[in-house]
Amino acid sequence: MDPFHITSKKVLTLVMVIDKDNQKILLGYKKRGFGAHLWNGFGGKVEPGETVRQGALRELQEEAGITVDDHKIQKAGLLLFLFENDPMGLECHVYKAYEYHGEIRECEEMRPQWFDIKDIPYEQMWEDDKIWLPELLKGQDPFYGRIYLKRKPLEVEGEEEGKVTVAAAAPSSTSNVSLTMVTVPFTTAQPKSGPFALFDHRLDLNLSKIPKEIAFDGTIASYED
Ligand SMILES: Nc1ncnc2c1[nH]c(=O)n2[C@H]1C[C@H](O)[C@@H](COP(=O)(O)OP(=O)(O)OP(=O)(O)O)O1
Repeated sequence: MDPFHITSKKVLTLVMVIDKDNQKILLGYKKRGFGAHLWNGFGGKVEPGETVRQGALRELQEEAGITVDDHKIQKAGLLLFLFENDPMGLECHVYKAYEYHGEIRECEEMRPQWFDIKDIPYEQMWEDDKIWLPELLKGQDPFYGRIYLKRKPLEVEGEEEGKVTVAAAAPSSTSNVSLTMVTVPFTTAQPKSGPFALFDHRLDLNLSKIPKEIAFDGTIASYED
């Protein structure tokens, strides 16, 4: 059985706000929940009754305090995140925006900050970001990526003589990761750099149409009109 086979998926959004004139990108430091302690674009789950685009605009407003005109937010691509031995995939719709309204502000979930495009903190981001984000920034969209992730079993949280206190990740990748604190011998410790490691990927660039939906077998099921 393929350990990356999925039978269901959740729909997510991710918005990258780019200041072309100053060659900067707005990222948010995730303070809690799934992907905590990583920098990322702004986004989240699409709620019942809203379109994916509406969900993207709402999450951007909630997490960074800013709005983008509907016709100024552009779909850049689609990413399918697949987790080993987890039948639920994450279908992530990636958008880019070059203009916005309002004042950027922090919220209880995200702390926004501008970064020079040449200094993007990839070492503190989801490992797959360094695969597709440079292509988005180079204008190689629309893209479709399949990202295969493996769980890192342990995260180092603290240290005491010969032992470390670690957080063991909960068994499902689809809910917010809950962490159980346990103390284990030092030798079993693993670096604290996020609960998942990149295992493999496939990225298709410069597609002639924008992918809209992914089938469970990983093929593009439909394209945007
Ligand atoms: N692997 C990877 N690379 C880059 N970006 C992401 C991933 N996995 C992800 O989930 N993401 C992105 C997609 C979304 O923008 C967020 C996750 O959304 P989440 O915070 O779980 O959704 P919310 O609806 O905001 O969550 P709660 O409000 O329920 O906490 O990360």
